[in-house]
Amino acid sequence: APVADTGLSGGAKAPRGFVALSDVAPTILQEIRYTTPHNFVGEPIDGYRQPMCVVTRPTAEALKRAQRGLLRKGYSLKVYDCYRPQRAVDHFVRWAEDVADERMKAEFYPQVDKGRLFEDGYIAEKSGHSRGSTVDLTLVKLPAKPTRPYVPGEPLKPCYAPHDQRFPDNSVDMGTGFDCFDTLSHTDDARITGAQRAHRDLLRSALAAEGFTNLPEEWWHFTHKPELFPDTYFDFPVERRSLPGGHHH
Ligand SMILES: C[C@@H](N)C(=O)N[C@H](C)C(=O)O
Ligand SMILES: [Zn+2]
Repeated sequence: APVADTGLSGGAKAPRGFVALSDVAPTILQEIRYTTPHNFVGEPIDGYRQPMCVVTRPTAEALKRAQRGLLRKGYSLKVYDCYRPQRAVDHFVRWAEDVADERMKAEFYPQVDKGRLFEDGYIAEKSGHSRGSTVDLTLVKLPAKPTRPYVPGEPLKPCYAPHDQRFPDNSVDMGTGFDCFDTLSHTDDARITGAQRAHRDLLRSALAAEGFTNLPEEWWHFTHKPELFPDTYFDFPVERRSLPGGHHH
């Protein structure tokens, strides 16, 4: 049942109810982008101390059920972001205020003014991710191909370029890359047809069957309903020791 709590929780530890996704659904692939410089800011984001997916237990269990059905079809889920501390969102806001910093524009928002990213719905100042039941994810066709790391300073390709010309990702072709802030990422954009449309619809239907709703601006962003913590914006860091029982000696 939802927990009656409001506002920002400044606690350094997660309450009971948060888990490591890998403990519940170990076959779900993880590529946690905000731990790395390969994201729209271009540097690791505050509060991401370990590359791991932390979510509420009902969300993890629902992802596990979706994964079971997808594996039978030859696909795996891959998460890019899960629980997001408020300090990470604050980092996004500070970055947005520095209009001169466009180091990642050529990949992540070539056609959108960075001053419009919040009003256009691509980034939120209070994000559902901080409530622990929202995830950013894609599909990978199995067997998963290896990936290579992004090298800071490497030439950037637009995230809506043809799949084989974008930054290499072992995901299926969704028409754009993750965190591609562009109307082409709108889930129902009419320019998305054929295999790209089939992939978006497969991801959305597999997750909808387990209680997830999609954000219309972003094919990769889903919230599990009902939310365990519908009103609380957490700020504990993403690391194993934040979790209940996660501080082993
Ligand atoms: C920043 C992007 N990955 C995202 O999650 N956007 C939504 C709107 C959010 O910030 O909650
Ligand atoms: Zn998201």
